[in-house]
Amino acid sequence: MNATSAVLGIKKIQGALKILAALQLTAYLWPQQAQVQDGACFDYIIVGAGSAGSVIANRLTELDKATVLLIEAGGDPPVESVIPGLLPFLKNTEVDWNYETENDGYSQQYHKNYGVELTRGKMLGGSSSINFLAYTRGNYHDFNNWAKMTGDESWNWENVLPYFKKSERLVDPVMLHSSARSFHGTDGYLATTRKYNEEVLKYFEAFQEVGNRIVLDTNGDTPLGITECMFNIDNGVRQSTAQSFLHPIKDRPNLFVLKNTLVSKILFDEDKNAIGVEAILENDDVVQFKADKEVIVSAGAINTPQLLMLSGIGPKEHLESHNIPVVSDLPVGQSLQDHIMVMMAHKMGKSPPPKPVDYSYIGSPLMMGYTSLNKSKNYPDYQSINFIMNDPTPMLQFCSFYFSYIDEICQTLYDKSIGKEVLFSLVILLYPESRGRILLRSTDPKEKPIIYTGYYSDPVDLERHAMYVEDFAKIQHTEFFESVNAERVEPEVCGCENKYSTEEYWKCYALCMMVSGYHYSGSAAMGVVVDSRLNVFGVQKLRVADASVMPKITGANTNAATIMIGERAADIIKEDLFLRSRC
Ligand SMILES: Cc1cc2nc3c(=O)[nH]c(=O)nc-3n(C[C@H](O)[C@H](O)[C@H](O)COP(=O)(O)OP(=O)(O)OC[C@H]3O[C@@H](n4cnc5c(N)ncnc54)[C@H](O)[C@@H]3O)c2cc1C
Repeated sequence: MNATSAVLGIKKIQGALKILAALQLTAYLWPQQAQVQDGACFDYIIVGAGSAGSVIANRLTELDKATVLLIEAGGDPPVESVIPGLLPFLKNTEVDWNYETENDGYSQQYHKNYGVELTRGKMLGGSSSINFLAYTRGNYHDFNNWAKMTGDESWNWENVLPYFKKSERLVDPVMLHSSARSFHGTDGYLATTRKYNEEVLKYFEAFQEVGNRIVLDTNGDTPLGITECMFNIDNGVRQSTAQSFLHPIKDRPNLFVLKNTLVSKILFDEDKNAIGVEAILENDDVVQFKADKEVIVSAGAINTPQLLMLSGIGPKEHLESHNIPVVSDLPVGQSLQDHIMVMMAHKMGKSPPPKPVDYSYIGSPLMMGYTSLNKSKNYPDYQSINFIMNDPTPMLQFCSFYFSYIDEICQTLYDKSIGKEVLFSLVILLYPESRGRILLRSTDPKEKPIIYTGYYSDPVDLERHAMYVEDFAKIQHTEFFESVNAERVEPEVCGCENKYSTEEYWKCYALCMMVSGYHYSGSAAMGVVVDSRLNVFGVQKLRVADASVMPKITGANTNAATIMIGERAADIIKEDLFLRSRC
């Protein structure tokens, strides 16, 4: 197989799935389109039904006297979102915002078009409907740091843990009967589970040999070690926030969900109170809706800054360059963060006989590792996501289609691994110092913003990442790897080969094989753009609640922490409502 035909194969299946979409097989799962008039008034308007927005809509409609309008730019999740094993087919479709980063002339040079394709969900559930389903929270250090950065202890680990538990419904029987149980919730909306795979055991031994502990759960008090990943899957169904938080309440009479509607501006009165939003309906009609109490922006770390800036909240000079009247001069979009991943492949022993694909899961067994180079430190420096692929075809598809590396890289990795089992790994820099930026391309709300990722713009990031990749590569010298003559597969086109095994080599390798971790965050951070109760500085009755408010990216995938932010936001809003009522 070659890289071009691997991509074409995926596109053909996407074509077939598009035809299937006309049958609207999943429509019964989702809230129906609200029938609302231009000018209608609600207590709360939430912009974006993603990981955070869907949670907030659920929790605010628990107040049966409050009316909530939830506005989502996309529509219903299709069947390939609902069935976990079909996730590769979601990219580059109409449920993906299809963002691309700018060419910075330095990173991303081994990607088609010299930029990373930043996949993001545009449908109910947002990116939780398109993501890789891993349930990982981050560790005590992350949230204690948030508390320090915001000066608000309510964001420390001890105080956010109850919110992680509140959202969760753990269904895995092994964990339910283990000491890890006390760190998990069992009566929340979001199902979490895991699948136990025999194949991982020999790899676990290898990870242990290079200094990692084998642990049951990294989401509680043991943030380091290698584990079988937890997933947001229940009975073969993706637990997006659309599935877990909107589906069960889809008929609540005080919930109004407007789909395929793009919010284009937040409206303010002369005292800078947010009083509603302007939105563009599917038929291009422009309408306005009023919010009696608050507007909550949960449009994600790329669209939230875009919408704030279109509404006059952002860096003064940038807004003025687009003739946008300034409502509040704030560094919106200026400290975008993301995890950077470096891809690595090891070819192992002979391919085992092919197995039928289990679409109720994510395809291949997955081991998640959290490692610290400093063994006295109890939180990780890097994460590794490791898939056991029983032949190299899925690696070719991921490499060429999903991560869009240039064909020469993917083809080399594939050709060298034919006939072999592959350990396909992503080594992740968890705490980048580099920052990116989101800027308006124009004042047209439908035009994609400019995204500078800033990857490796702080040289310390490349130095650290190179060390972590080198540390990870030690696995090749373990007993199991040597017993099957395992070899790391060299992509050969990065120009690093003549520096083999030096510090320079690993920097060169990381720069060549890097890709986005899809964990954009921090673009409207607490302490900078919003206060620790998520109110936007300089205006009233406007909050942001999504991954944008993270003051520092968590040391893990970001979905669970964003859902926690949604849970906290809803409680903060309710507390403020009751305080006001007492006056
Ligand atoms: C490909 C991919 C894989 C990932 N894998 C994992 C993983 O395995 N585990 C994990 O923990 N995390 C993962 N993540 C990250 C995680 O999914 C995100 O951090 C999280 O979903 C972000 O939530 P959010 O609420 O900030 O934004 P989103 O969930 O993206 O929600 C924003 C919503 O707002 C809507 N919207 C935007 N602008 C407007 C507008 N102007 N008007 C109306 N609606 C609007 C969007 O369509 C979207 O539905 C992944 C992300 C991606 C993209």
